[in-house]
Amino acid sequence: MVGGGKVGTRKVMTLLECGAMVTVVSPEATKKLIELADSKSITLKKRHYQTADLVGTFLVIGATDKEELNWRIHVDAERMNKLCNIADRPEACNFILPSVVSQGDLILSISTSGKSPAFAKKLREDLEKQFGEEYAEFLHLMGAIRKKLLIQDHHAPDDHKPVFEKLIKKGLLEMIRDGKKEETDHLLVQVLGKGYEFESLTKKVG
Ligand SMILES: C[C@@]1(CC(=O)O)C2=NC(=C\c3[nH]c(c(CCC(=O)O)c3CC(=O)O)Cc3[nH]c(c(CC(=O)O)c3CCC(=O)O)/C=C3\N/C(=C\2)[C@@H](CCC(=O)O)[C@]3(C)CC(=O)O)/[C@H]1CCC(=O)O
Ligand SMILES: NC(=O)c1ccc[n+]([C@@H]2O[C@H](COP(=O)([O-])OP(=O)(O)OC[C@H]3O[C@@H](n4cnc5c(N)ncnc54)[C@H](O)[C@@H]3O)[C@@H](O)[C@H]2O)c1
Repeated sequence: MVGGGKVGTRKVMTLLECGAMVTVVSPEATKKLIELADSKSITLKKRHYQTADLVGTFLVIGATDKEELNWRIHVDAERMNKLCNIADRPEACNFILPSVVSQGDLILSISTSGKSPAFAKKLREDLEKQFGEEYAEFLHLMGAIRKKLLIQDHHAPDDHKPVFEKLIKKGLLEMIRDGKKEETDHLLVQVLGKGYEFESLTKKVG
């Protein structure tokens, strides 16, 4: 990350959420970035950018307030075959960042293809209200069922497709959302058989 201002900080937080090892090069940095450096969550080099900073990196983001410098970072990154995002110049990016909603293993990405980042943010906020915790719980359960069918019961993919469709169609998600434990177990056992109760399935994958 080149540039440790407001935008650089937001993008560093996204990188950390994705499990990246982050180095920030910037003469000035926000309080948040200094805290992250103090706790060794990132490496902070408090100096001006040099082309050699790109050596050994997988992905580069330029978010400085100097237009010429951002362009130079783009040129350097292209020359070195790096993935590169420049915050204020979509034409200098070889990828752009989406706005992301995540609820457990459910990930929804929103992009307006550069037409309106502000609207991507608004859609994220709307979708965050719509996709509550029940989606995380539901996917945890569906994953456990899938694993048990595939590994333990050696089900062929063609066989379990209608099973999953039935669970979805009969409202498993809504039952979880409404906390209807008995109805949930009844449906699971009816469609899948004994041994597929909610508690036992979710405990095993713990
Ligand atoms: C999704 C998100 C991800 C992230 O960056 O983390 C993201 N921008 C976010 C917010 C945001 N960005 C801006 C505002 C102020 C309002 C406005 O201008 O609309 C707000 C809203 C706010 O801050 O409230 C300003 C802005 N952004 C770009 C330009 C330049 C230009 O368009 O020319 C300018 C003008 C700069 C200037 O004024 O000079 C360009 C890009 N921004 C993108 C992504 C890519 C397109 C994604 C898409 O279209 O969907 C792209 C092309 C490249 C890239 O950066 O990857 C994140 C939402 C996170 C969230 O909250 O969920
Ligand atoms: N894509 C987006 O979402 C978005 C949103 C708002 C603004 N922007 C654009 O992003 C850029 C950064 O915005 P900001 O609000 O974070 O600015 P800012 O002024 O808060 O931060 C700029 C940072 O760049 C650093 N910098 C300056 N010279 C440098 C050098 N030679 N080497 C390394 N770092 C250097 C500064 O130390 C500072 O930390 C601006 O060009 C702005 O137009 C993009």
